[in-house]
Amino acid sequence: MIQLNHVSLEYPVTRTLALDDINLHIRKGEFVYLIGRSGAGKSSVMNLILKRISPTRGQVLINDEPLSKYRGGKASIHRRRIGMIFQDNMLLPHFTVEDNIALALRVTGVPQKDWHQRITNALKMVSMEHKRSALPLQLSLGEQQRAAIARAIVTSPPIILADEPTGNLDPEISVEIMKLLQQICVRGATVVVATHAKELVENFRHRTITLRKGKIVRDDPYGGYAL
Ligand SMILES: Nc1ncnc2c1ncn2[C@@H]1O[C@H](COP(=O)(O)OP(=O)(O)OP(=O)(O)O)[C@@H](O)[C@H]1O
Repeated sequence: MIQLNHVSLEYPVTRTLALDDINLHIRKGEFVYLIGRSGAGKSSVMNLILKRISPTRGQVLINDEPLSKYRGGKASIHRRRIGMIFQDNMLLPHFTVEDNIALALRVTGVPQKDWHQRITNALKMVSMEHKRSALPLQLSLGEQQRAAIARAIVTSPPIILADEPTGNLDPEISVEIMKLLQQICVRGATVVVATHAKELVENFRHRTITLRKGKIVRDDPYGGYAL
C-alpha cells in the first residue's frame, strides 16, 4: 500500500541529506513503528507519504500510484486518504470537539447530513461522546489526544500516520492511545507510528523499522526497540 523506492531526500536550503536511498514496503492493514534517534528521518518519511515534501530522488507510491502525479491542488485529494495524528494534537482552541472533527468532514467533502452520525461513531470509538461540546482546553491531554484521534478517523481514511502520538502523555494514557491505534488497525487501516516510546514499542509488538542517519538499519517483523 505504501512504497518508497530508492528514496533520497535532501532539504534544499541546508542541503541536509535527511533520507538516503530508502526502500520500504508497508502492506495494507499493517501496523508499523518507525523508530530512530532525533534527526534520523522519521518525520521526513511521514511528510513524504503525506506529500508535504517530494523526494529528491526515487519514488513514493500509494496503492501502486506514484505520488508525483498528484501535483498542486491534487495533493489535497491524496491527503484525504490519510488521517494524521501529531504529538501536539493541533485541535483548534476556539472550536468544540465536535466542530474540530466536523472540519475534517468538511474538507473531505462528506455531506453535512451525515456529519452528526459520523462524529458520534468516531467519538464512541475513543470513548469521548460525553465531551462532544467541550473546548480543547477543557480536556485533559489524554482526552485531547483521543479527540484528535476521532478527528483523524472520522473520514475512515485507509492510512493513519501518527507522529509521536504519545509524546506529551503519561505512561497509562499512552497505553490507552496505543490500544486505540491498534483497534483502528484491526478495523482495517494501515497504521504507521513514529515514536521514541521504548516501552510501548517493547510491550505492543509490531513490525519495527529503525532509521539511523537517513538509512533503514533494521526492519524487524517481530518488533522490539533497538536503535
Ligand atoms: N525543513 C527542514 N529543513 C532542513 N532540514 C531539515 C528540515 N526538517 C528536517 N531537517 C533535517 O533532516 C534530518 C531528519 O529530520 P527528521 O525531522 O525527519 O528526523 P526525526 O527522526 O523525525 O527527528 P525527531 O525524532 O527529532 O522528530 C535532520 O537532520 C533534520 O535536521
